[in-house]
Amino acid sequence: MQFAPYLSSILSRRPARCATKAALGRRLPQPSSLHHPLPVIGQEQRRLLSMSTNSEAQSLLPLGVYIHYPYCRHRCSYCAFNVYKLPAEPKALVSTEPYAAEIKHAFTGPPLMSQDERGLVVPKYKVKSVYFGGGTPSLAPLSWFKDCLAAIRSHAAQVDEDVEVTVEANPSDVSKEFLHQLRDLGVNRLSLGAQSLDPATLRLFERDHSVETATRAAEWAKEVFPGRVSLDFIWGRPQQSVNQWRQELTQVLDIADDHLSLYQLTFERGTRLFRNYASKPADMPTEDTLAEMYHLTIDLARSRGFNQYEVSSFSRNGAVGKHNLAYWQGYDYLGIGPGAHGRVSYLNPTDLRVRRRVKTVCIPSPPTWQAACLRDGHGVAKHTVMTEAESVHEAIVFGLRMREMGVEWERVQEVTGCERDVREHLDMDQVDKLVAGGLLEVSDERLRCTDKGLAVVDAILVRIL
Ligand SMILES: C[S@@+](CC[C@H](N)C(=O)[O-])C[C@H]1O[C@@H](n2cnc3c(N)ncnc32)[C@H](O)[C@@H]1O
Ligand SMILES: C[S@@+](CC[C@H](N)C(=O)[O-])C[C@H]1O[C@@H](n2cnc3c(N)ncnc32)[C@H](O)[C@@H]1O
Ligand code: SF4
Repeated sequence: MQFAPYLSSILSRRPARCATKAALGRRLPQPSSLHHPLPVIGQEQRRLLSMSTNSEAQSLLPLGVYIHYPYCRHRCSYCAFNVYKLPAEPKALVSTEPYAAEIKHAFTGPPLMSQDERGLVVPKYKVKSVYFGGGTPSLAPLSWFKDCLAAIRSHAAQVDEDVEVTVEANPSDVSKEFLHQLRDLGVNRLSLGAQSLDPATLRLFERDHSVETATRAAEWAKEVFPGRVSLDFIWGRPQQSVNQWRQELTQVLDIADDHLSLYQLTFERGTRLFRNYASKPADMPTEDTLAEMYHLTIDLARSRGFNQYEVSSFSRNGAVGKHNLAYWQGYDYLGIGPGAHGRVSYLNPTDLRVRRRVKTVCIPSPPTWQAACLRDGHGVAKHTVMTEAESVHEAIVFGLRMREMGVEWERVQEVTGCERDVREHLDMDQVDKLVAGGLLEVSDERLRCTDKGLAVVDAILVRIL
């Protein structure tokens, strides 16, 4: 299948995959020079800001909290996440103490700042979402979820009354009793890693569950968290045909609740799948086959009421994942646990409108991270103050993944604290060309990809940043 053939030599046709991992791992190019006359925007926002007092500006910032559980029973053949084989005695290794210490430190500071930024303060936050991800958090003891949530409640300035609390679960850990126990602790959303409904693919992926186990787990999850269950699937595996994916996706849609994450397989270097197939290019789906699968995914999901709100994320009945959405909109999130990353803002106490965005990355090794938390109160290995250009670029990388919302100029201004018009950080000549080519849409409110553009979003970003 061909689309945008006149651009195909310039733009890679591979759709972007498993959301933030790809986006965060990349070094963003520096902004190109400004070629575009700037429309006058942001005046209303500036007027409001100049009227607002410090106490108004101090109102609570929205926040997501990501908590990483680093163990799995077995590493799946495709997975390159920061995970380790489950030790014989898991309970001994996942004590809540280091997690509670790191949560406390993140909320109450002091900020992890170099000499230049001393004097900045940690904002007051309202927690909008908590995400227990991994690894396989469904292997953790119930007390771990309970104590992490208690630590958030006791140290955050406020927890939203509609807070979304998600747990990632592996189908083989799911029982009705476990789901009820999670719900009783305040969990209200479940993300189930089903991955495939084809037995041979589950074997290829080295999953430890069958199709039946995944289907049953999805049924139980829908009973306990109606309308709040997300299922993860991966397409684009070796030797998969478009027809096979059509059949499988039809079954997926039959068992789905209201949220699906449909990821194109990323061949991660260092994984067994990569090693096994690196020398067999003939077994890999071609770019055209992948493009066809991508469009089939959108069309079939749409025919069953699902809206593609992000490259790999589909929802119906308003079941958008708040936590994921907050990353893409550029809001702050804490990264708690081994290898977790976060984005936080530090504020100037004499002018709370001024903020610096900071990247944090925790120590990946669980025992080293744990020892650091117990010693220093946190296991952050690296914290980097982002330049204005970096934070605007990142907000655009994330924002463009959202089909309808796209990059909202004012929101980017708000979350990055950018003092100039954010469009000054983009090559607007390139934007105009891509608009003319039917890949982007631009208005005074936003920049967004068309359907055609979303399929090549990574290549568009290289052109406009
Ligand atoms: C890190 S896993 C955690 C979920 C849970 N451990 C499980 O596997 O059921 C989160 C999701 O990332 C996706 N994922 C991981 N590696 C991937 C890859 N190489 N390509 C595409 N998706 C991937 C899978 O769909 C997986 O469910
Ligand atoms: C792989 S996605 C799966 C989303 C899932 N299908 C859902 O809708 O709930 C898991 C979420 O955890 C976040 N995440 C994964 N690893 C992370 C890490 N090391 N640090 C911070 N956030 C992480 C991702 O950005 C994303 O928001
Ligand atoms: S169970 Fe999930 S996190 Fe663990 S290796 Fe498999 S895909 Fe990765």
